[in-house]
Amino acid sequence: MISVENLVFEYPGLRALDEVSFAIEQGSITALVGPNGAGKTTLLRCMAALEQPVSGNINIAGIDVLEQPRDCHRLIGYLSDFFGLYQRLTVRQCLHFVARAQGIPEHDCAAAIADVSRRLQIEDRLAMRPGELSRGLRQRVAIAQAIIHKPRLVLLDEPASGLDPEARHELAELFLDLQRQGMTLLVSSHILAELEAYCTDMLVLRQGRIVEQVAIKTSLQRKPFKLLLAEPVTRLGELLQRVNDLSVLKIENDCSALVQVPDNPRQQHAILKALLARELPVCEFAPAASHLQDTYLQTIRQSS
Ligand SMILES: Nc1ncnc2c1ncn2[C@@H]1O[C@H](COP(=O)(O)OP(=O)(O)OP(=O)(O)O)[C@@H](O)[C@H]1O
Repeated sequence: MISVENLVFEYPGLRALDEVSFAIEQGSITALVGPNGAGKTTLLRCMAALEQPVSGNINIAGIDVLEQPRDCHRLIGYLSDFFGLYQRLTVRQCLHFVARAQGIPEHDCAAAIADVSRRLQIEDRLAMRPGELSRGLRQRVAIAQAIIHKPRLVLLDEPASGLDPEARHELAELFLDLQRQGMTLLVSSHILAELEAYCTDMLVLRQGRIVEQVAIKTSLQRKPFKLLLAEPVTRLGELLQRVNDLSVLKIENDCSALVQVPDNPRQQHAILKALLARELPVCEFAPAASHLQDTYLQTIRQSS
């Protein structure tokens, strides 16, 4: 659905994106991660047709972003890291303004505002001004502005920064809801543990280059589990491959492996029984704390 090819972007004296290429599937939620200054914001701004790259191609659902930036704005919802809201307008007026700017006809605006404010749970705040809202609620209004025109692709730059744990959890639920409605999301963030709750893929950017693109969840019905043994077992990988419903993501050493199991307690119990029946000295079999964080740190270390 989205392809970026050989994208090069330069600030005066600095190449911020260097031959960046990747593809994103429709309906996925991709985490865009990388150290400070890696080029995440620059990449999102190029994809939102807000910056003009030196060279390269960006294609979103058949639209060439660099050739047809206006057409692409209709396809995209963009939340910038420093989202701005008009302080003098009420929330309803902010949403109305953006709806009209996105080409929603006047007679459809009220329904679009009602729909998006219900989804973002800000119906009771429509008469308030942004300055009267908490940071979490302002964030919701900004996201409502980004998706009011039902874009195919939503680009979010650090959407969870400054939110408390409960608001971040609600944000994760919202992203899954948007995905269920058919939207594709690209989310930049430093909060890896939370990205794991909803991301299907991860794109790692470092010094303006893509250093890794990995599938985090091949299926929402499967979960990464950590298996730890009390003693080393030779040919652990071979043994695990024979266990029904279990797939091996990574053998870390003779005592430990990262596996994938169905997201269903009964099936997980059956797998544990099967492991014990094979006399494996299991001392831990539990959801992996942060598969995404491990993968990210490994990638960044390997690429430095
Ligand atoms: N307006 C600008 N003028 C010059 N250089 C810039 C400008 N904006 C960003 N840069 C530089 O481009 C590089 C990429 O910046 P960018 O903001 O895209 O990174 P980032 O991955 O989003 O960083 P962070 O995680 O800190 O938000 C950095 O070296 C940054 O200093």
